[in-house]
Amino acid sequence: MTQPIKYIYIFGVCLSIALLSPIWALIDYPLSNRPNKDWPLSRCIRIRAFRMIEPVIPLCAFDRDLGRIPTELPYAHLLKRSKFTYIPPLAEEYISGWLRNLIESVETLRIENETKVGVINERWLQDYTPKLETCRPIQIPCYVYFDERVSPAKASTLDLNLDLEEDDKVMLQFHGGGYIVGSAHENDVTATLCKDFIKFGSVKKIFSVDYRLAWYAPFPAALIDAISSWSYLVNQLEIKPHQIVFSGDSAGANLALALTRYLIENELPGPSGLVLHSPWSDMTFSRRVMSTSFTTNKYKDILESTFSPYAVKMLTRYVGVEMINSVYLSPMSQRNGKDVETFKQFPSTFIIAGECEMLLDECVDLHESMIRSGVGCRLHIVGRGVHDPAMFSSWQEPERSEMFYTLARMLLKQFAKQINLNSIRQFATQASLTQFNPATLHLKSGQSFSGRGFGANNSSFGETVFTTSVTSYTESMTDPSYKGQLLVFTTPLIGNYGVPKNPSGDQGQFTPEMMLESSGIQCSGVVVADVAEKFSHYEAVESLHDWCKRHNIPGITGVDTRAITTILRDQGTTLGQIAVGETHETKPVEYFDPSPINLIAEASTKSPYTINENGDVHVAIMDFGSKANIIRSLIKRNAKVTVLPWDYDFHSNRDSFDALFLSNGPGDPRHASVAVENLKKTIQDYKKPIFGICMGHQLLGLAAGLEAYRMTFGNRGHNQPVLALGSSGSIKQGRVYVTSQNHQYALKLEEQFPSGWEPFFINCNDSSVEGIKSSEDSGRKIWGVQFHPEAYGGPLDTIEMFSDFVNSAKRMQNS
Ligand SMILES: NC(=O)CC[C@H](N)C(=O)O
Repeated sequence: MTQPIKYIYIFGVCLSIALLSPIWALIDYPLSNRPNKDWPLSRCIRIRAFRMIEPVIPLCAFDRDLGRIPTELPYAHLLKRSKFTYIPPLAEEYISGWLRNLIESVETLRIENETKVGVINERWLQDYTPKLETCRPIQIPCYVYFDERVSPAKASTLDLNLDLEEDDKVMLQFHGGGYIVGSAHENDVTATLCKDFIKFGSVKKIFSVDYRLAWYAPFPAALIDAISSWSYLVNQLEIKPHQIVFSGDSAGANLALALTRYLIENELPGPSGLVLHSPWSDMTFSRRVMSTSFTTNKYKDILESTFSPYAVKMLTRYVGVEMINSVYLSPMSQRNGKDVETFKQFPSTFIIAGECEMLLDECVDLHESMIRSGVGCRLHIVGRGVHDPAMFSSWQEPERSEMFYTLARMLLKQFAKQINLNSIRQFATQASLTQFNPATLHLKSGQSFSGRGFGANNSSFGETVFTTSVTSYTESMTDPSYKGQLLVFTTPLIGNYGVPKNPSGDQGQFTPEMMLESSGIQCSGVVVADVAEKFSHYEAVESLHDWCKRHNIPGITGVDTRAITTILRDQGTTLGQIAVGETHETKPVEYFDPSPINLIAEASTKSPYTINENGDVHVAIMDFGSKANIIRSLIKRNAKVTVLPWDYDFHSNRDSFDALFLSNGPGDPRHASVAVENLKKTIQDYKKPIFGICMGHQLLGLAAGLEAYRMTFGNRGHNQPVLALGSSGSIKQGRVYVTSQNHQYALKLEEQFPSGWEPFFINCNDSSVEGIKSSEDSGRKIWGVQFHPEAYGGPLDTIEMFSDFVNSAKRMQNS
């Protein structure tokens, strides 16, 4: 097609859209005529117009002259949100044997074809005689997107001034466009993804690269450019691989998958995550049959059905059918069968797909295949969304922003723990329950429940208690307050996300690397309706079964936890035994009772130790069996924390500290009379802040002159509502906060509180005391709460109480 005809053609299409729009508006006006009844009329028209304009896009694309020298910035005057740089050609050492052979054979074919009229000239691209058809490594343009608020980009410079800190993350993005259209330049429609996502703040910079499109050079040119980009980030900019996430939309996602595969196959350090927006993963179109999303979403999607086949033809014009079928271009081709290891060793992956797109089934299958390969993979379907929902803008709201938000949150979470997935997978295992022995849960009240044992193959006694928490079995089981208890989960299934690595310091002490609530399992046993045989989570290193076995803790599965809970609610917490082995059906004659034991002394640290030496204020923690997240919550607010044994004489040493914290802990608070006596002296005249949680709150109450009692079945779960009876710091009187709890004892609600004290919170379900505080006129700053503001697991409604405490200590320090 010659130039004038091309422009007449483009003009004709635009004119038709203008003329057709009112007609489309009439057709789509009745809801019943719209491709999707949820769509507003404007969206219907937009999508019709886009489908019509799609074949024209290749004719309008930027003419990207890849031969420019680095000092000339293409379209630099248009750049407002990004900086421009060149990525140097890939070093030979990174080109593996098969890739080198492929490049060679493509080169030979290209030269042979040069004189003939190739496929490239078949359609409207005739006048785009490729200037650079080679697949060999070349220099390519790259645009670096910044968050404007942080660093206004100055396009006129090549100095990137990355300003990256150790923990900052970057994204390497490959734009969409079927390998035949699109550009990384910020004025291109595909660049909306970079411009909008960077605002969510989970990555510091996005590098979007102008890999060679198929009309410049066919496959594997794009893959070579992708490897060059990776090498540029890792070798030239010295960004650590774990700081990098690969991302791509549509064909760009195909490229991101191919690049990741290449790095894995060649044992090169890959990224810490993959983000795939509507990934194109099957160039054989093996799902293009009746009753798949290809047909059901045909008129809802923006993809026009001749676009992709044409793109495949262009991309593979020299490499042939074999390459189209390969796992590099078509990992999800149904012709390749269902290989369980297609994505072995791939990093955590986040897939985004539009509900109304033709590639929906392909994306769903990709997600499934990744899970089968053991990849931590998540699929997010954008409601009412079309293909590549991230690419288009406002008319896809609010679903599009929700998707970006979820994605940013997920990336932040993943980045929080920099883990080497490969090293973790090496010792990841799966529980195999078939070998498990019969086991029985006996209750002292006479009832028995038979099921199968898992974990340690030995029997265990304890107080049988139930928790209503739905998630966080790992955190609950490592909470020292569960010492001496058989923990019944009312949620039907646990174990499904395995158990993470959990490093701890000497003698199991807290270290900032600790993932769970203490160094090991604290409860005496677990009771569950159904323990998961397989687990899947990017941080998991072992199954619940293996973990319990390693810690010598038995579990029982396959019992009716609803019935057990009903019994415990009726008659109260009851002594029990998980019995395994030959005599598991024989009821014990005597039940071991942990309640007379001072479990606090067992759970507490044996000697003082300090964390975060350079913190702003020095907080002493009386350790009655502290959850790790209490210490984390204080360190996060930059407190220096000294953990002290439960019977430490704080009163005599109080001047060394800026504040006193009283931790949670197991068992009956009345065993800790030494601590109560010490506290009585301190609360007399101590003007600095004191904060107690759960056991800490109970001991404060006892020291203040209140009484403690044993509840029928206690409160254990992550959904306990408490009403604030007074205001203090972040807590506002009259508000209800949902809290995490784990306790059997409580303070008695007195008509008259001892002088200088007042109730702070009350439980909305059972009216038990949930908090006390020193009265305003007492001149002291003392708070105690029965619930766990630090959560883990549980809601963070009251987490700011830690800021109140630390800030108050800072103020006292300065006054
Ligand atoms: N979480 C805790 O600190 C529990 C306190 C005490 N052991 C109780 O059961 O009430």
